[in-house]
Amino acid sequence: VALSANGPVTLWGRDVGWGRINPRLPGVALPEAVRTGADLRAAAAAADTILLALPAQLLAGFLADHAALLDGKRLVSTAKGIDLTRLTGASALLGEACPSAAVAVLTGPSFAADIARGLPTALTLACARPDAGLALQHALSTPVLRLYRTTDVTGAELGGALKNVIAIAAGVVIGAGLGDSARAAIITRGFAEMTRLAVRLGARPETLAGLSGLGDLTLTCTSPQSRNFRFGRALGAAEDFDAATTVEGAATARAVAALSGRLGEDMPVAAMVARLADGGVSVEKAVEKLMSRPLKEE
Ligand SMILES: NC(=O)C1=CN([C@@H]2O[C@H](COP(=O)(O)OP(=O)(O)OC[C@H]3O[C@@H](n4cnc5c(N)ncnc54)[C@H](OP(=O)(O)O)[C@@H]3O)[C@@H](O)[C@H]2O)C=CC1
Ligand SMILES: O=C(CO)COP(=O)(O)O
Repeated sequence: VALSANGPVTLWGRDVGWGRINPRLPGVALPEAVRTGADLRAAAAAADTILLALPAQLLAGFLADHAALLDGKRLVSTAKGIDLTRLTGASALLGEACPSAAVAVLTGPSFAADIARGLPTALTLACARPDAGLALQHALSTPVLRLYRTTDVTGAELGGALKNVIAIAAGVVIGAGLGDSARAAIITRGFAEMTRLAVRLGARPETLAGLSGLGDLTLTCTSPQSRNFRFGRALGAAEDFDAATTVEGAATARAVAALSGRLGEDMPVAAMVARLADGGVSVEKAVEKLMSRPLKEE
């Protein structure tokens, strides 16, 4: 919807039978410039830039079926997660499946519903190739969608993935009635964890302090629009949660636990989110464990 401000857009999905208004985005009609119902092969062949809006755990499966149609294009992933099987982000999956493509990541604080309504939004466009990054920044910015550019793909995609884990923790805090002060503590210590792991994996710390890290962390930990926050809030309140809802932070917490073990990096909040999401620890026990860790310098 947003990109159609710049020209025609083809929207492909397994099911676009809903017509011009997607029930998941009520009140937003697709503009004339958005064409749906296209054949993926023909649409991909005609495009030079393709955005892939798939959850992190489903991207590899999609690429297994369709990578040949995408190679050689400018590919932009919106996924915010770490693939649990390979312990990598979307850019590595894309780079491996489509070696001739220019791979980029579009990430930052942005609920789909806000963007579709035309509300002002700022995001990070990360691409290791400066020429392709610059071209994409200009092609994908609109008067209300402002993209900042970076070559730090690792930092941008880890910021987007890891903030979902911390958002679950923030939701647990609120759901369990532990208060706003405890949430601020979880956000801050969670941000320290995010930065530590990302830098260890090659990210630049300033990327984590930008829109794709701190920016999205702030949004996701404070808004009930976030599915990760709502999932955590349900966990904290011992309420049911719709299992069909995409909650990237749950699988990513498990991936972080595996990565932190491999790297010998302490990630206490993420480790606790992984155990909470799997039902391996009660909220009371999780809080007690986090609060009783050895006292240390900030
Ligand atoms: N929603 C948001 O506000 C934002 C989401 N993101 C990130 O973008 C990614 C996608 O999120 P979102 O769109 O909300 O996720 P949803 O779960 O809402 O939608 C996922 C979409 O992927 C499609 N899909 C899954 N597997 C395949 C496949 N093999 N072939 C074709 N289509 C497939 C699904 O199709 P079907 O309906 O047919 O199952 C569905 O349309 C996530 O990583 C998320 O964190 C980033 C910023 C904002
Ligand atoms: O990434 C998002 C906002 O930037 C969307 O967050 P949720 O997946 O938690 O809804």
